[in-house]
Amino acid sequence: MNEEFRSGFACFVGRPNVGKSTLMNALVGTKVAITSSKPQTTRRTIRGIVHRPDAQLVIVDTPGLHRPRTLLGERLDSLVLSTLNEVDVIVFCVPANEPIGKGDRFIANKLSSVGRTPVIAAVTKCDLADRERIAEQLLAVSKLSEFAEIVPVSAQTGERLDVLADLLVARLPHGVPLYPGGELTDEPEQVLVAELIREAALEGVRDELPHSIAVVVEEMIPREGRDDLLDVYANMYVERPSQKAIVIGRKGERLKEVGTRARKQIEALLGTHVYLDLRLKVAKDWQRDPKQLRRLGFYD
Ligand SMILES: Nc1nc2c(ncn2[C@@H]2O[C@H](COP(=O)(O)OP(=O)(O)OP(=O)(O)O)[C@@H](O)[C@H]2O)c(=O)[nH]1
Repeated sequence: MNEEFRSGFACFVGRPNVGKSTLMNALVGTKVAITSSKPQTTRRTIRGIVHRPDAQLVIVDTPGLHRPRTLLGERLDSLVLSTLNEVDVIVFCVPANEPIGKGDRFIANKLSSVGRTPVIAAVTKCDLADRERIAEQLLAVSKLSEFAEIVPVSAQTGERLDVLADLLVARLPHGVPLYPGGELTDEPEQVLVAELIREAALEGVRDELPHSIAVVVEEMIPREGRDDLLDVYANMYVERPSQKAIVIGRKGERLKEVGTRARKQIEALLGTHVYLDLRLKVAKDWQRDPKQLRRLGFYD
């Protein structure tokens, strides 16, 4: 693993029309990776992924966050708040060309109660304002709340998007790419979830089982009658019984830890409670068996 690599999640907030979508898309750039994920199964959609040699930034959408009525209502939905708590960094967007209003103030206040997640303020649409106006806006934003950084950008011209990306990446934890393959497939969530489980299983035993663990998520379905719980059924494969023993650990404790760790990560990714049904199986020498490789999702 590259020790310097960072990966994690960002969420963009701001009142309607401030340029959030345009900014997210511009950051994701040509590798736009809007998922075809099924909204009924998850609370959170992946908006796009910023791929860099040193980092992978997953931009997530939070349902409800973009609905002005929810956001500007009496209170922020607790789900939205908990989601904001789970991401690694929040981007608060304010346009350069409009005075700061009640809506901006409301959101800034809410964000200051979010807790530990750092908030970076982006002054958007800077191509629509002159230098003096931008300077005034930066000052006004700095008085709104305590932000980790404030950066003027233009999604239109691309100005300082690299600076914003660097600032966001700097707030991500060290880790492997959350989405290893680059582009998203038609089942991005399943693949991503499998990768999170694999990572959790490898932790601590990477040297012993470097490439011997494969994970396939068979099914992700919402629990009947509950809209806040997702059942995830996954199989984890090792190549030999001796490896199975390593993964299980003493009295099954390792496997239990792996399940807990993976579940937390999946919950953070999907924004919903998760019940993880994880089965450990031996697929004899799967790395050398083309049929098994295909079954495990490795295509030629
Ligand atoms: N000139 C200029 N226009 C921009 C820029 N970014 C966004 N816009 C325009 O501003 C309008 C709103 O942009 P969106 O990205 O849809 O804003 P949003 O915050 O996602 O809006 P909601 O989805 O309503 O929350 C669109 O007409 C964009 O074309 C920019 O950097 N420069």
